[in-house]
Amino acid sequence: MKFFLYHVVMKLNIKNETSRLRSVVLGIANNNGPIPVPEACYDPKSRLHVLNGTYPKEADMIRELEEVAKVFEKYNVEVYRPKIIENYNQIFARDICFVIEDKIFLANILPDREREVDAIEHVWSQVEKSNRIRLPEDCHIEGGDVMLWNEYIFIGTYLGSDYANFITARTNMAAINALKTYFPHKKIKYFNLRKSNTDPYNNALHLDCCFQPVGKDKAIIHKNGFLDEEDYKWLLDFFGKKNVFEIDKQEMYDMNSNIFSIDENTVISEVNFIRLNNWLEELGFTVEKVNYAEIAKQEGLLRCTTLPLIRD
Ligand SMILES: NC(=O)NCCC[C@H](N)C(=O)O
Repeated sequence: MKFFLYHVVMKLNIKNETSRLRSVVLGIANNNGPIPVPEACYDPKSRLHVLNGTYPKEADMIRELEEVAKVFEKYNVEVYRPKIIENYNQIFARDICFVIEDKIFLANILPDREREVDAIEHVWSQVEKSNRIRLPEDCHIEGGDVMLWNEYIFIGTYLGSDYANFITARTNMAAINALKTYFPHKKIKYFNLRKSNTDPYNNALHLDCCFQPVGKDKAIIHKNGFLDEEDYKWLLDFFGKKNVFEIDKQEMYDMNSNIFSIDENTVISEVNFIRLNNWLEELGFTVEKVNYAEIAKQEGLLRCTTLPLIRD
């Protein structure tokens, strides 16, 4: 008798931010490690909370992530979690890999976060080898900077010659140029983002910290996140001013642009985003509200903690 071992192949599919979600990786806060010293923080908001003595507690962040897991369960979304690495921050699954169409890119992430990529090997190893891609080492790129919008790929970057001085600059031109070669049929539009290592009110850590499309044709935008006014104007023009919800500095800091879409009519949002949630509900969206204010202290929110693998 012969036995055949069938290798299960995962067929990835992501073309935009809002088509019905079927499969996702959700970050994990268990064994997240001790409170870092300020110098070990790699974003200014975490640093601020360390300095103020308000750094989030592991148990609170676990509870918040479980609220999101429950929403996914309600919508029958398949959820993967990273394997736990002891004393390591694995909350922000978004940045460690990203999917474009049927390909998964293993991000060349900040060295402080490198081990996070191996912790989801059980996910990316299910993808056919030819669709698993690692760009050359000099191509810095993180998933929070990559946003798909049908024929467009929007990418956040920092173009300054002082790029190397910013631990908050995570995606460079080398990566953008490399991506172009994989997707010649797509229009790649990149945005020069404002960076600060020390002031979270003036830092767009990733593109999803100052912008995100929702629904079919709407978008959330924070003007000051863009270093070049032309980029902000381009987005206003692209979505149409009446379709754009503009957020102020405090709302950007609270991470209002970092909600997450389950489909074109349903989003997961933070319970305290009153103005945004009202706007969405008035437009007819279903808003699934969760507590995420503790996670937000590390300069990431719902989009940052999720890595979509399959949408319709
Ligand atoms: N897409 C995102 O904006 N991710 C948030 C990452 C936060 C984390 N503290 C970092 O600095 O990498």
